[in-house]
Amino acid sequence: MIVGVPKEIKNNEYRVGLTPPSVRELTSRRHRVLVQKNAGLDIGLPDEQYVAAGATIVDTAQEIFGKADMIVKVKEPQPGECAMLNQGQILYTYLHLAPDPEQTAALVRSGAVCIAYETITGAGGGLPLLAPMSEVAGRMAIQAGAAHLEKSKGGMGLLLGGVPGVAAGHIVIIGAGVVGTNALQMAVGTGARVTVLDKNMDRLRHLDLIFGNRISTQYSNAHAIEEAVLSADLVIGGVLLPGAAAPKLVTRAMIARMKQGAVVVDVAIDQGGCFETSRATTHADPTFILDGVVHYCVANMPGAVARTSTFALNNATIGHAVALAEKGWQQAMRDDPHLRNGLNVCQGKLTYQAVAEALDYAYVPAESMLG
Ligand SMILES: NC(=O)C1=CN([C@@H]2O[C@H](COP(=O)(O)OP(=O)(O)OC[C@H]3O[C@@H](n4cnc5c(N)ncnc54)[C@H](O)[C@@H]3O)[C@@H](O)[C@H]2O)C=CC1
Ligand SMILES: CC(=O)C(=O)O
Ligand SMILES: [Mg+2]
Repeated sequence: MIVGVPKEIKNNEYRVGLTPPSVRELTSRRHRVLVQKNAGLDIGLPDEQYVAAGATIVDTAQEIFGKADMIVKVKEPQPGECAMLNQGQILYTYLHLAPDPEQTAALVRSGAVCIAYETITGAGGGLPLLAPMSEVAGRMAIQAGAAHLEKSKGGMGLLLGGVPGVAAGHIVIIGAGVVGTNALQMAVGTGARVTVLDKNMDRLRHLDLIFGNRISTQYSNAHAIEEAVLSADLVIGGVLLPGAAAPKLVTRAMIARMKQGAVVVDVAIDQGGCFETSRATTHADPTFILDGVVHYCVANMPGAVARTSTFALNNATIGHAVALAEKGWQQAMRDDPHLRNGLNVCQGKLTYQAVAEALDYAYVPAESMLG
């Protein structure tokens, strides 16, 4: 199979779909890998390392999309990339389709086989191709929040941990999954007071066992969210209903009643966001202020620490990439129901139920596409 790795083009996105060690996993099995010139240069992965791993360097994304059987990326394809996809070509990347009708329509039109990292499940449960980026984004969320509480960034001028004689701040984390747990680890380290909310009692029990009375856990409902958010200095949104649009748990009315200069970090923005007031921002212009509350809603947070993120992502993606190259997508998905759960759009059909429901497409089960 010919595998193609274009350079990422989303704002400030320096991650790359395959590292040189991942390329070697494919070339050593006699697959051809085309990597766009300078795809990894900015994170210390120059073309020479790719050539040493057996890749061929090509000048343009057009050439890669024109020749490859499978495109391996990081972020959802941008409109120009969607236009270059071909009938039957495999696209293996993050997609986040439920809040994105334009991208979904473009992928349907392309006739490509579009596999979303974020809905591939794991034998042990969870979402193993989302988890490493959620670890990164969860940890970054506290850093980003702390920085934006500074006056020069629009915040109220608060040091989260306080100092002797001055009270610490209050961090509220909504969603106690991978983002929430990693945010919690960092939040506890700041010395702030920390509250975490989830609907899943097992997650709250688990965190209570680890962090004891250093944190407060709260069952998530509208009342508890409102109470927590109104007393918060920093709120992290890390909820997920896999594949679906994020529920709007923090309403505009709640935001309007928050402290002036408080900060919200909506990590769930890639699924549409869990604050009613959120809209996606970029690393170049990461925040906006609404009702006196600083909103940080960057949809590709791990792109800022792209070297760490690229290696962490490749650890999780390369296994299925090899299976897809070795067996073709149909056989690989017949053999592995977890990979099959990643199939979102296939040759013009919507094959992921939550996306089909969110965007009003007819749902066609992935199984029926496997011949
Ligand atoms: N902005 C960015 O750069 C990045 C965004 N993300 C996004 O962060 C989000 C969270 O991802 P993970 O932590 O990996 O998901 P996860 O599945 O590990 O955790 C989600 C948690 O949300 C909880 N939840 C669902 N409904 C809830 C409700 N009504 N109230 C409170 N909690 C609720 C679930 O019980 C679960 O514990 C996803 O949308 C993911 O795509 C992840 C990485 C990077
Ligand atoms: C998961 C995701 O959206 C990211 O890593 O950018
Ligand atoms: Mg206000």
